[in-house]
Amino acid sequence: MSNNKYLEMLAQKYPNHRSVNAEIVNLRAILALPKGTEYFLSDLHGEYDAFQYFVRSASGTIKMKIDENFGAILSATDREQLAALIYDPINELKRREANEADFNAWCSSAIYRLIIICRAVSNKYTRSKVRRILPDNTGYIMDELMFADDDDNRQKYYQEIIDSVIEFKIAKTLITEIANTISELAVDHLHIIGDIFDRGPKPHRIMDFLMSRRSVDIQWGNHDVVWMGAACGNRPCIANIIRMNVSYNNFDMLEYGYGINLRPLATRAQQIYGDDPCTGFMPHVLEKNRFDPIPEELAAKMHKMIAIIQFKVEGQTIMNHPEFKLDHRLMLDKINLDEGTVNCYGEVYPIKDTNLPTIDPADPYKLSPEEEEVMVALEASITNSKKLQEHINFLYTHGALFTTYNGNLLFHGCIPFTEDGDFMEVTIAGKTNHGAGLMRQLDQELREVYFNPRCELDKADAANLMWYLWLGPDSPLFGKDKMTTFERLFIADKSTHKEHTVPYYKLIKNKDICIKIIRDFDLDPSKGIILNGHVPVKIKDGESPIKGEGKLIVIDGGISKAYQKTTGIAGYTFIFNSWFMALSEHEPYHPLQPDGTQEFNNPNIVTTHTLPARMLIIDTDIGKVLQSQIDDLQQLNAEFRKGTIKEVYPKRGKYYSKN
Ligand SMILES: O=P(O)(O)OC[C@H]1O[C@](O)(COP(=O)(O)O)[C@@H](O)[C@@H]1O
Ligand SMILES: [Mn+2]
Repeated sequence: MSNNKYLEMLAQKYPNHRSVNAEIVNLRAILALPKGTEYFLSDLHGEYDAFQYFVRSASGTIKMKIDENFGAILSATDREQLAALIYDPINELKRREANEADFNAWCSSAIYRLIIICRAVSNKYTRSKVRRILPDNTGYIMDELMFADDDDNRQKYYQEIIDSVIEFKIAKTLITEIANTISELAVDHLHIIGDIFDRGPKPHRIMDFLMSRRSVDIQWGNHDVVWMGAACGNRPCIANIIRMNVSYNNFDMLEYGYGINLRPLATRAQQIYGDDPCTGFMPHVLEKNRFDPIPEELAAKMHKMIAIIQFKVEGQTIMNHPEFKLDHRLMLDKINLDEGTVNCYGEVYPIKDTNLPTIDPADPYKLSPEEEEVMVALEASITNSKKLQEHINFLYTHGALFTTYNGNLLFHGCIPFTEDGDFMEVTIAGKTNHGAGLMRQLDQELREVYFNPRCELDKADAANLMWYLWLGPDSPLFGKDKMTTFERLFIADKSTHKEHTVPYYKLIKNKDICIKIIRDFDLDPSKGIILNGHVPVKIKDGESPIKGEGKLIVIDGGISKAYQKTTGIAGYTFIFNSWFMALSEHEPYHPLQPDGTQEFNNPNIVTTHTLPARMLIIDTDIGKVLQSQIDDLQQLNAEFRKGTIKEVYPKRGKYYSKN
């Protein structure tokens, strides 16, 4: 489009110099504000409750604001309780209602305190932005309370509003909504550096929450890409997500969260493995499902059935796609049932379980009719699940393989490197690439598979790319030599379970390697850093999340409960506000106890980078976009002055026509 055409279009929105000037004033005001707070989390693995707490507490930001505003006025306990109200308003309100002698008086003072915090976290934004964030019904009241001046009349007005709120019994709603708004305002932008799904019970709730936020980006993790492939109907991906979640007892999520029908799997598993205790397949987690409490013996049979299906459909894909170079992962043909052994990478081991009635030694990768029936049912359920497809669509529209944001580089796994510290040339999907080029190419291809398959029938097959990225040794999302699911299930010798990480994870200790990566993505290494997830930092073994002299930070600290024994903590979060970047180390999140008590631990916060001066919006990526909008508007004004584009004023409006 020629520049003038573009300016003519702009003139439809800003038809005269007055409207142009008004917008320039507005944009310049925004540019002068401090940059909003960015908040980074990774490896959520379905742990919705802990995630909620991390987001709501904003890595200690809320507690800091409370201390700043009430440090001299309220006791430490009162401040803790105010924090608890913001972190978990619904449960805290329940507790208060049961325990406060005068609940209305408590509400009245809680509203007052919350409004002060709400004002404190909103002062970085324009009023119009704050108004847009306020909720529909109670937003008006909040607006009045937040922006009421403190002179005598106003004070009365203020009290009047709170009294009416109590009288009309909307105090609990108002309190909940102010608390929600505080957490919305405390974090301007959320970055989720991958692995939303698998292991924990509620990834669907995390996705619903992310979809409700106004500003989010996601960097796909291996545990996301495998769901993206499953949503395309890819059999290996489907078998993997079902196996993992059956093995973690996540039946409520699968069946009621996503409406995936597990009846065929349950019925057939019972039929085939009826007398088999399937001891090697007991679910890792025995927490009760609320809606579908499947007995653990049945869950184990289902786990075994879907695991065998997985090894078969993966085997078929490996044989049909020699270009993946995954032949070494073909295991079923190495089983010797007569001898009860399996040959794994040249070594013969006893096989833990010899009851494998569906494996035909003459054609070990062929699904039995029952297995085929189960697979067909799962495919249909997954591709027709409206909720799942909505979530995956959001992963595409708000996600990417990597993101550059305000000078930093974010990706989940790794960048393939040789041992010597050179970018590794990787051939995937017929193209060879390295470093940033590889990441761009794969991102593009993942989008093609989902939005633009050559025909819908090709989609499931094209999504083999997602499956490769889930477990392939050259995948920048996986970063390990092999995924030893088969060995863990069938071989007792633990040495076969070991998955070796790629050279990247050693190399990033070196600052120059980190700088090389940052440069390859066209970022300035004197300012930007890399944020990574994926590999849990084993802090208890003395490992540090800060690599390359602060140029790279790994923020996988084990939000996933299953990994807290390995890491020794309960997760990291990272924050980038207008003054500094900081890493928070969290202790385990304690869920609400049956007696109504709940403990919130404040994280241990370490400032990793201090900015030379307060960072304003003008210094951010959005600032650059806004600045270019100002430039365009100024050009439009110049065209108005020259008369090349005619100014238009409303015929009978508040403006006088120039002529
Ligand atoms: O411990 P689980 O849940 O059985 O999963 C183990 C598998 O998960 C992986 O660690 C991948 O998951 P992460 O991306 O969370 O590391 C595989 O390497 C491994 O085979
Ligand atoms: Mn991962």
